[in-house]
Amino acid sequence: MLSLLLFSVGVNTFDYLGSILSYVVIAIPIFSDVYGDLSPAELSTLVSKNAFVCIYLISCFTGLIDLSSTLSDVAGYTHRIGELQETLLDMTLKSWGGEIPDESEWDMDRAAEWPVAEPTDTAFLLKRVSICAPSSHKPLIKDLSLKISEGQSLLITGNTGTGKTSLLRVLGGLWASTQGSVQMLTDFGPHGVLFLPQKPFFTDGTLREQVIYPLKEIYPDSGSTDDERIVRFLELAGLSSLVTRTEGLDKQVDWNWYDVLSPGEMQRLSFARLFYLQPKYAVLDEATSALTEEVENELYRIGQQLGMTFISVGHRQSLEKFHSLVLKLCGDGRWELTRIKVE
Ligand SMILES: Nc1ncnc2c1ncn2[C@@H]1O[C@H](COP(=O)(O)OP(=O)(O)OP(=O)(O)O)[C@@H](O)[C@H]1O
Repeated sequence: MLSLLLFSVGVNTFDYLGSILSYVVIAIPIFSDVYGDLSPAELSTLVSKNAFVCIYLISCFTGLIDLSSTLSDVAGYTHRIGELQETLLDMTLKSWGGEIPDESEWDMDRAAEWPVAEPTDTAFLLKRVSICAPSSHKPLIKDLSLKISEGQSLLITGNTGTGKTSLLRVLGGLWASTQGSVQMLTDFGPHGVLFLPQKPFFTDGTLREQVIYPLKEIYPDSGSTDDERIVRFLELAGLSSLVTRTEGLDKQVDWNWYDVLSPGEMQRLSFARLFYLQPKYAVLDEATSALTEEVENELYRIGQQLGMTFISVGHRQSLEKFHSLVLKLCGDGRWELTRIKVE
């Protein structure tokens, strides 16, 4: 920390006071009478040229220093991507029982058809699961057994920090449980399980690419046949104006989606994506937190009509009508599971 502070002070001092150096450098030979034979006009030209060269060098040097910080950012990102690749390879190895088959043995037809798991009416099976946050012994959930099946939507509630998001991370395989077994019996992606976080993910690119993400590779052509569906789902999510704003689905926009959309619009856009992909199970981590109760109800109602089973984290009681079970996390590992009565 101290070295970073000293480095930053050094760079800034050099940036702002560096130009004075040029005068100090030229003052030495002038006062040592090295340029005694020059007229005052020639001397001032020399001083000015020297100042120009010095300032130019300082500017180049500052550019280099600035580049070095960009370079360290790139190195950081590269390192993280490398780690992600290693983890993915590790997971693939585990799922193939320690050995990846030769490329010639890949079943490409099967890979193109999502999902690959055997159809089942259960998405998650939890047996006596206990969860702690990483590098902490504080229990978030103790001894939870649960089956999440089609048509049996689950609402997870509880105070801040009781472990609602942590449970979703365990369901998604991002975190391991400390005890018990967690089985995911269906695939990620369309027709399987889709996770919608509180802060949605957007890519650079057109409006179509935001809606069809992550299927860009499967539907690479613009102007494809499902334009009507995309526009319809954007309308249902309350985003018809966005199509006008982007001048169509395929106009390359030069903005960052996170900068131009409000948090509510981002959540609506991720619901348009959810409607388009129509997974069997939608895992929603406070995915409507920036929206009003009415809008939340409407989006859930459409999701329900599209046949989705929800696993939601939410706080509003009005959400209960879209779920069959409520799992309330009470802190210190305690929980209550109740079935919602249909009126
Ligand atoms: N990556 C992490 N490393 C260590 N501890 C974490 C990490 N993520 C969360 N925690 C801790 O785990 C506990 C549960 O966090 P979690 O995000 O699951 O709570 P939550 O119930 O979803 O809260 P909120 O309602 O605020 O979203 C918190 O005490 C949090 O500080």
